[in-house]
Amino acid sequence: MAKTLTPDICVIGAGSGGLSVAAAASAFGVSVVLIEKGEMGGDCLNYGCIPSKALIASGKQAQTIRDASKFGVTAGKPKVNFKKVHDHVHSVIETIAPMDSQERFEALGVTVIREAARFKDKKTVVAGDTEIKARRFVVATGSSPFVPPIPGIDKVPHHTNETIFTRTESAGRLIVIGGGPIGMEMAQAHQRLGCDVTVIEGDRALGKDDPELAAIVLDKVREEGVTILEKTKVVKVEQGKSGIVVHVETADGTDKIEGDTLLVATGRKANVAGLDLEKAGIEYDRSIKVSNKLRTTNKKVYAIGDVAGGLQFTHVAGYHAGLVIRAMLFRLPAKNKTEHIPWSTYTVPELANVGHTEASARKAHGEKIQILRWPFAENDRAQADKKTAGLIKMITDKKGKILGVGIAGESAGEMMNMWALAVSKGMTVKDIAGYVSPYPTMTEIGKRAATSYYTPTTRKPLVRSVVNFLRMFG
Ligand SMILES: Cc1cc2nc3c(=O)[nH]c(=O)nc-3n(C[C@H](O)[C@H](O)[C@H](O)COP(=O)(O)OP(=O)(O)OC[C@H]3O[C@@H](n4cnc5c(N)ncnc54)[C@H](O)[C@@H]3O)c2cc1C
Ligand SMILES: NC(=O)c1ccc[n+]([C@@H]2O[C@H](COP(=O)([O-])OP(=O)(O)OC[C@H]3O[C@@H](n4cnc5c(N)ncnc54)[C@H](O)[C@@H]3O)[C@@H](O)[C@H]2O)c1
Repeated sequence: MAKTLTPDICVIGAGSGGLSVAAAASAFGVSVVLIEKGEMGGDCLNYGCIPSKALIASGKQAQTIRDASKFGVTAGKPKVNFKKVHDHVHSVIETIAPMDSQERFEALGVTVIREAARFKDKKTVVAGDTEIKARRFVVATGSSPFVPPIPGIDKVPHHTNETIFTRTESAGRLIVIGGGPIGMEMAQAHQRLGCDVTVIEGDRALGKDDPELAAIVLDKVREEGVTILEKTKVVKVEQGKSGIVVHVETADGTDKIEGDTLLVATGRKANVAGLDLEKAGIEYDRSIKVSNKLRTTNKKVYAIGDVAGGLQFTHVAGYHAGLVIRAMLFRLPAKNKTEHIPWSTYTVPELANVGHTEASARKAHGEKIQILRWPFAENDRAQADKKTAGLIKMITDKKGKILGVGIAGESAGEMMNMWALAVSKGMTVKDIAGYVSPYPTMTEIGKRAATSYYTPTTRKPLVRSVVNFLRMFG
């Protein structure tokens, strides 16, 4: 006999977006049902951000040992124990997991149901033997790896982000198909951990970022030994006698790449299957169609995070959660914007961006923009730490309003916090030039870029004659 629950809010998916909605709504004393069919914490905790960053951290340790002699310290060749790397990655997940756990959410007053959810009609969701009729529903079901229909792929063992972190042995000769953030982060981390990595990218690696900045990262990753093949089409995959063989096609002809392990990182597909969205009148194509208020075509239902398409990041899912909470609980206007959303890819050096890139600014503002650059090599701290491969690129309008900032370089993701604030608050180069930055820090690089806006002013004859005139007064 099906039981019926009538909470104020029903959230489908206990990942980055769904958990944020459930936690915030319950904090305001609102009744919430949260439905999760897999692991609490979703992709980010279990198969995404957290394990990838933990693996990257292991890679960094190995690279620090390799680079130590440049600093007068000799440490020998790093020895990597993959089982222990695996254990480190999973201990990080386990340490964070209680924050996302069923127990924590139940303690917050949320009713958690561990089943697959589907819509029965426009007002009802079914999960196991429970029917949920809520005032509002939030679909936060995330996305899954998209594996393209490459001939032979179904007959060859391959990893995606859902399985790569289960490995307890070296991937050996690792072939990565796809040179986006997942592909490049994983390629470099594995190379640093002693694997021999080849990335096959159909178009341009790190293609969503400014090419001038992406090139700095790609050069560094190549320098560490990763082979990156761009504009290369995968034609076929097969199991050869001594490994997996990937047949490729480039402008110069065909080639074969042999490896021991294959990772497919060719983008994502929204998790809409099995939700019976049609029964609820919710339209979707590659993702759920949402208005700029994140409302679906069913007014009772919102969609947030990866399943709503657009930028696919944990902080975006969290931002979406805040917007729908405003709308559902306070009926306040909540418009989904993207101009102020930063992102960072955690290769070394990192690659981060907020607001316009040069290309998008030219499209939107034509020639009425200014590009300010400052290289990491001209920063004292970057020299001391030997982290000189990097560049900040700031895009302003003619009056100095900051339209966007891109950084390739050490800790670009951390630095991006300040620029995300600057862009979201509509700051100008004057605001940045006017604050005092502690010396020696790499963040000073941004201040130098902003100050360079005034360089042409220092050369103006009128300004120089005013300075000369004022000198006469002692
Ligand atoms: C390898 C990798 C690295 C990443 N690194 C970063 C990073 O460094 N920084 C960053 O910001 N982002 C990163 N991301 C992206 C980030 O993980 C996602 O953008 C984020 O998890 C999206 O949150 P979400 O709530 O939309 O979906 P998810 O976190 O995936 O949660 C969706 C949940 O819904 C559940 N679900 C699905 N269907 C149903 C159903 N029918 N019934 C019940 N439950 C259901 C799923 O099981 C899942 O738990 C990374 C992603 C990957 C794959
Ligand atoms: N640091 C971070 O914030 C971070 C890290 C990893 C992932 N993510 C999120 O996860 C999303 C998914 O990452 P992703 O790297 O899988 O996707 P992506 O779409 O960003 O990149 C996929 C790449 O694969 C290439 N590709 C597609 N089909 C191919 C084929 N048949 N052969 C060769 N190349 C092919 C594409 O040209 C593209 O460059 C990202 O867009 C991002 O939002 C974020």
